[in-house]
Amino acid sequence: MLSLLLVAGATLLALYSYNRLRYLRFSQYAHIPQVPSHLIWGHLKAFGELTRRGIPDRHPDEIFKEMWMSMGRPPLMLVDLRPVNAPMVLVPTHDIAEQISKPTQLFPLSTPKSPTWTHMIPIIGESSILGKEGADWKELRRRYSPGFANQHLWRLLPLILEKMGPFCNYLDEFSTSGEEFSAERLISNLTFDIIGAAAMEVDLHAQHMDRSKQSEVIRLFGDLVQSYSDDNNNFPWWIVPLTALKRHQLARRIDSLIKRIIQQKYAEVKEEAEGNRSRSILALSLQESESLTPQLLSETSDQVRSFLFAGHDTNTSMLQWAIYELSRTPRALKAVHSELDEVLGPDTDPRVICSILAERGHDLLPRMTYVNAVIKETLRLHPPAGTARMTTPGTGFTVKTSAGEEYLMDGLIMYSCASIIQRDPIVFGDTADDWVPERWLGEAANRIPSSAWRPFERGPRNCIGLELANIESRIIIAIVARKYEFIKTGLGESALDATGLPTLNDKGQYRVQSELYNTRKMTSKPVDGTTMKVKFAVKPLSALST
Ligand code: HEM
Repeated sequence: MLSLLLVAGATLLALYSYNRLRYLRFSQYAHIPQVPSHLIWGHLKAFGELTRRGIPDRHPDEIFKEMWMSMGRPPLMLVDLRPVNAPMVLVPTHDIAEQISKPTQLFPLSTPKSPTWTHMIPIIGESSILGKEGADWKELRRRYSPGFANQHLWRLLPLILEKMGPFCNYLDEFSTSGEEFSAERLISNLTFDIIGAAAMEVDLHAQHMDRSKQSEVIRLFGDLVQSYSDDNNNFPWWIVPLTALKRHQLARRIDSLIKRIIQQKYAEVKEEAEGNRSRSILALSLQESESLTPQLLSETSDQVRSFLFAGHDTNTSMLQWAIYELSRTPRALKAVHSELDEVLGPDTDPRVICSILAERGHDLLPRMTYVNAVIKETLRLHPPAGTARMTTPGTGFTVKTSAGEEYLMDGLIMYSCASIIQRDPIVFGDTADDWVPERWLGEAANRIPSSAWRPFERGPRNCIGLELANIESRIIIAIVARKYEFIKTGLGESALDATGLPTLNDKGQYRVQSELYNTRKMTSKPVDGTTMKVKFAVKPLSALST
């Protein structure tokens, strides 16, 4: 037993040293000459700070922000995360984030991704579009872009609307029973069903509350993603070997199920030939392929798994926050109601709205400007994801601050931190930390530099699913906002006055007993799964006098 422990200890030590050396081999970094010492959190101090301030409960972004503010808000901050990760530079301003994401002479397809994405390989596969570079990435983007283009997405509208039925049934049940529920679970199941339909035109039965009735893909995917929540810090495999093994096994099973679906869809596409009726993003990408080679099958499975993950996870988080912010901001809820009355008519029955949208969605959804502002503002204040880039030592990649200082970034993870960038008081003024959808309406919106809003990131590597996310979010808000009244419970719950009613603060939002905040479960998400109660809205707010 003792010798076994010794061998295990020696192996871990060797791996630790190897990893440490691997990062130290970023020669320019060894003494960090490119970043002045007053901008650096040395690794012991950085780990101490992250632990002291609340990892794993709180999202690292919040902690990085506090560390960055305690340094006096410098244009860059270096956090040394060796040996668990390479040293990381936090990018807190939109002008530097833009230098990283835009095409340059050195990198015409924008600065390469940092290898940090590889911890997601079990979920999205090695050849995922999220991690590919150069010509390989360009080819994948060319192949899949038509499926995500607006004119194709309108064809998917009926598939999306079909999934709203079970979602509203659950809300009806919870409204009747008064039971508390997790908005994350409900919305995540819905968005999973939607992306399953849009990506592959299959029913994943994600919305069954009884797990045994969900498809196997959903159950395995759920277990796989859960393994990342249990191990919040995304440690390297050599620190969590058993978790890594479990992920590997789950990934293989999901891959083989997805491959089976692709083979079936490929056969269908080829049978339909001329009068093609398949609408999914997958079907569209397969049309041009002469044969489904093992390589194409494997690559396609990786892309489909990437779409399943990226297509449901981030949108779920956004919708949780949007529903919560609306529930505590009567002014905004009233504006949403008025707009929906005007655009969709007075009937709030989800079935009626679905049939109106199925017929005229492409005309009506773009007219929902206030709902769009709600989505934009929610993504500004609570961005679910960001981007991390890295150039190898010797590349000579530099960024310039607004004061004209130039820093060499080679060998460092450049983390574009949307949750800091999008709350910059220089851009968003005194209300930078407040949820104010009106800032995105009319003239006021034109004064915001476009690079200061980047929840989908910018440049060639921006989110391919941006339009799909927008359509989906508008539909969901349009269907639930007038029919139901959501009430947060637990964290973020309203503080009630002596008469039992919520009271407004000076920002026009209900005062709360405690703040709701994000944690990290792969991406940013409300820490409590957004526990809520719901009831049928008694009378549309828009019908009430002010
Ligand atoms: C509110 C919803 C969403 C947000 C905030 C979001 C955000 C992002 C961000 C920040 C990136 C850049 C990641 C990086 O640089 O590493 C990205 C890329 C990507 N997203 Fe989204 N996303 C959303 C919805 C979707 C949807 C619905 C899909 C549909 C499949 C999707 C698929 C992708 C893919 C495939 C990429 C990689 C694109 C490439 O590298 O060419 N996303 N997304």
